[in-house]
Amino acid sequence: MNTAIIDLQHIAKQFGSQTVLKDVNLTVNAGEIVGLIGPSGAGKSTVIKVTLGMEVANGGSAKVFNTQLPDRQLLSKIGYMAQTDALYTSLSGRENLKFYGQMKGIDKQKLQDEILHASKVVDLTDALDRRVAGYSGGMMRRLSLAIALLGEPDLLILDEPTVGIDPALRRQIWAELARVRDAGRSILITTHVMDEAELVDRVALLLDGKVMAFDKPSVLKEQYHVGTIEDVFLKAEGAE
Ligand SMILES: Nc1ncnc2c1ncn2[C@@H]1O[C@H](COP(=O)(O)OP(=O)(O)OP(=O)(O)O)[C@@H](O)[C@H]1O
Repeated sequence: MNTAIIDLQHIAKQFGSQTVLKDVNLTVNAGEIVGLIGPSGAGKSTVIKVTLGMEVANGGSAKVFNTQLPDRQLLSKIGYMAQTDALYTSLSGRENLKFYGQMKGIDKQKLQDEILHASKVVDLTDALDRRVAGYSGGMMRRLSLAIALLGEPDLLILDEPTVGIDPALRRQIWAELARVRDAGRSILITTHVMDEAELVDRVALLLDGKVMAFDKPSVLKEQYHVGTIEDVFLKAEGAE
């Protein structure tokens, strides 16, 4: 039996008079990478915020680690990377990593090892002692991702983690995500890069406030009689 680490059932969310999510069903199992794709404004970040308990749904049930949301204690078990970076720009990259690592309660020696590992994954080792104020946008994204990886959380929630990141490094980051998955941990990731949607275990297509399709990339391509997830996306969007 699969263990649902994230379990969203019939989630509805309105902002004032605007209905963003109508009926969202989404699960992420242990040892699985789930990709969430959809047009800009479809509500992907809103799904993520509901999953983190940062937004409260107007209807339906949202559970993470079998606990009904919102639940503040759950946040410490989740590595979250938001679309906007929450970094201390007057500090160095290393100081940011130290600060967030300590907040996560990682012990000193382990934290040093983890900082080395995470900064290697995102290729920031040489820039670690520079002030973040002098980083490029892509470097800031990479630092945010390194922070999310700290503490080996059982669940990673990544909102567009590879925006502004070069293809070679993107590949390296995906190799790390695959390692995390193979260690039995779970990942929910949003992306605009359709090539990346080919790399996940299951992909959920968010359209018109609902998850319109949710399956392995290979199964979706077969269902829609197309060769790429990008074409699945275009066909589903066109049919709406
Ligand atoms: N706190 C909020 N208050 C009011 N409206 C909001 C709020 N958060 C999101 N929205 C609206 O909800 C809709 C969905 O936004 P969301 O950021 O979830 O979409 P998205 O799919 O992540 O978009 P993108 O791909 O462009 O990042 C948008 O119309 C947005 O303006």
